[in-house]
Amino acid sequence: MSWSQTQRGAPPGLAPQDKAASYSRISANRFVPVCGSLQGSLRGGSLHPAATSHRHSTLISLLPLQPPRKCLARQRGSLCIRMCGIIGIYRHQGSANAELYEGLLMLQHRGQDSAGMVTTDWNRFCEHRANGLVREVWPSQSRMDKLTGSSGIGHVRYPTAGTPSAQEAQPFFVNSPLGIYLIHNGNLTNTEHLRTLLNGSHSFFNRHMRTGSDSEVLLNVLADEIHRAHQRCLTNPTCDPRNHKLEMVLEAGTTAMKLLQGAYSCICLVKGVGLVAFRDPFGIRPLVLGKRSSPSGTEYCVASEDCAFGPIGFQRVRDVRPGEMLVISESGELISRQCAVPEPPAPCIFEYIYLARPDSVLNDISVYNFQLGLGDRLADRLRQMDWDIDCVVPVPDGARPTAIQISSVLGLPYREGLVKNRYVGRTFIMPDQRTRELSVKRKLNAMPAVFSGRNVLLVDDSIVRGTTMRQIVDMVRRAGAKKVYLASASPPVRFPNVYGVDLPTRREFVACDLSEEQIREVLGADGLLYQSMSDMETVGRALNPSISHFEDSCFTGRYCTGHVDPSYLASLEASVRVKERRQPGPLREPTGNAAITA
Ligand SMILES: O=P(O)(O)OC[C@H]1O[C@H](OP(=O)(O)OP(=O)(O)O)[C@H](O)[C@@H]1O
Ligand SMILES: NC(=O)CC[C@H](N)C(=O)O
Ligand SMILES: [Mg+2]
Repeated sequence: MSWSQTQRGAPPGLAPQDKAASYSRISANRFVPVCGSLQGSLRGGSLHPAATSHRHSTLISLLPLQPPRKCLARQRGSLCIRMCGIIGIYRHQGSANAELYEGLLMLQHRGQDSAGMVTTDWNRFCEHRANGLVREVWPSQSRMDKLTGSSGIGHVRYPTAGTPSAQEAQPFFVNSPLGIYLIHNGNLTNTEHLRTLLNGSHSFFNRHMRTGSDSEVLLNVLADEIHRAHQRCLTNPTCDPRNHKLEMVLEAGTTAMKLLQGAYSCICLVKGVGLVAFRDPFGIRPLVLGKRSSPSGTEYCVASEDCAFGPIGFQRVRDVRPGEMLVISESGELISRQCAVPEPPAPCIFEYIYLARPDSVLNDISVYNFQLGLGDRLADRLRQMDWDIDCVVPVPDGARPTAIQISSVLGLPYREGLVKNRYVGRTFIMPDQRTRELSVKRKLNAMPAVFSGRNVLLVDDSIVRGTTMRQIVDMVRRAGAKKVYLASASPPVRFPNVYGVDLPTRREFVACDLSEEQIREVLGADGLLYQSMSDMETVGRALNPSISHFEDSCFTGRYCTGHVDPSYLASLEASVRVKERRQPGPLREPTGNAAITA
């Protein structure tokens, strides 16, 4: 495996005082950065009394959040939001639609921007995809009833490439050389190179792509490679292309994996072949196989996380192996082909810290046990600090298992001091800073009953931009805490993730170029303890000794797939600047914005 180090110097980070910048509303459409934490209440357009008296108090917009129209699904999130979730179901008979719907609900935490589904009886394919949550994309039984067929695939999206437009909601489709629908979790790092190949002499067809999505490029690479396998078959007198479709797809898996760079866990429906699932040679994003018995034979489910299996009656079999392609033929036979020599596996460590549900088992590691292990390691380090702690308080929801373990190992009371509004979703991936800050205030409320007069240890799973922690420290102090200590279950996030988690630019990270002491100061805490890299890796390796490396680039800047083109990193940086320049529009309920309706 080759490891590359990004340029540590560029792009330049912000000065400490800029990192503490929040936004003050000075007129309806104009915001200026100011130093200090945000204060104020969202209730009825009036300030919280405490806000005006606090030393850092700053007037903020008291109007409802005004997110960019395109990102509404992300703003309103009533559930967790993170990246993309995929699921495929093969049944011998009956309808797949209701089970796909249930499965997508279980994966909703991975993506909230759009959802899509295709079902088939292997003759006719029925499709629907639109912006919104799963329950908004299929608000009625009648819309679901149009998705007929016993097998199908479903996707929930959080974009990492292209735009959040409904046109880029998945599945994507090509009809040549075989009808293929594809869903993808991950992110390609050589999309532009592949696009050039597909538009140039490398491709038979000069394939035309309609969107900026890397997933559409991935699908076209696969289709192009199937076409090549078809051409090879035509020159072989013993090969009949009509009986050779399965082999062509497996061959295409092998050749496509040589071209694709980055992270990809994919599921496809291929006409004349069956349900196809494959995973990149490093196994960066998860993909799990499940099965169940039926009177007609074994039925299969493939999904991003096995938490999707329980409600629809599948049992976990195993992870799809890095570099493996699985085909469940139209008649229900399971075929496996190792398409790429697997690299040393490098599953994304952020799945265990933040992305996946704790009830999932990924790469034979229970996410919950991983988080308990992070708590064990932090507790060991906390013993060495001279902090006088009265109680341990998690930042809900992600940090609970870690905080519970710290409390139990150190024998300190565990208290739920931050009450979460369940109707506000995940904040760190929201598209602009003002929205994230207001969202934290809407989402969490500090209880004086827990904090008043106490020295508290606040535990969070990660500190990314510092938006959450900075505001929590502030609200906890206003709730009467004497000393506020912080523990992060993961090390400082310092580098962009290019494999499907939206951590796009260095300059946004609070830890970008600050020492831990400077970060503590920016966050306004009395003490700050980060998990160490070696402790975190130890936790993972103890739970699955066959994994010697995790994909941990956001902490180390080492990209497991090799050198990442600086121009690609620069393009990520530029895309974030564009996002931030967009003027917010009014907050409205989404309309669904369907792209294609069955
Ligand atoms: O430093 P920041 O940029 O604020 O990001 C870090 C925070 O974001 C995530 O929470 P989030 O609110 O997204 O989801 P959760 O409710 O599942 O913890 C994470 O759990 C941290 O709390
Ligand atoms: N988060 C993801 O896995 C995103 C998949 C794909 N890169 C997209 O942007 O649609
Ligand atoms: Mg959180």
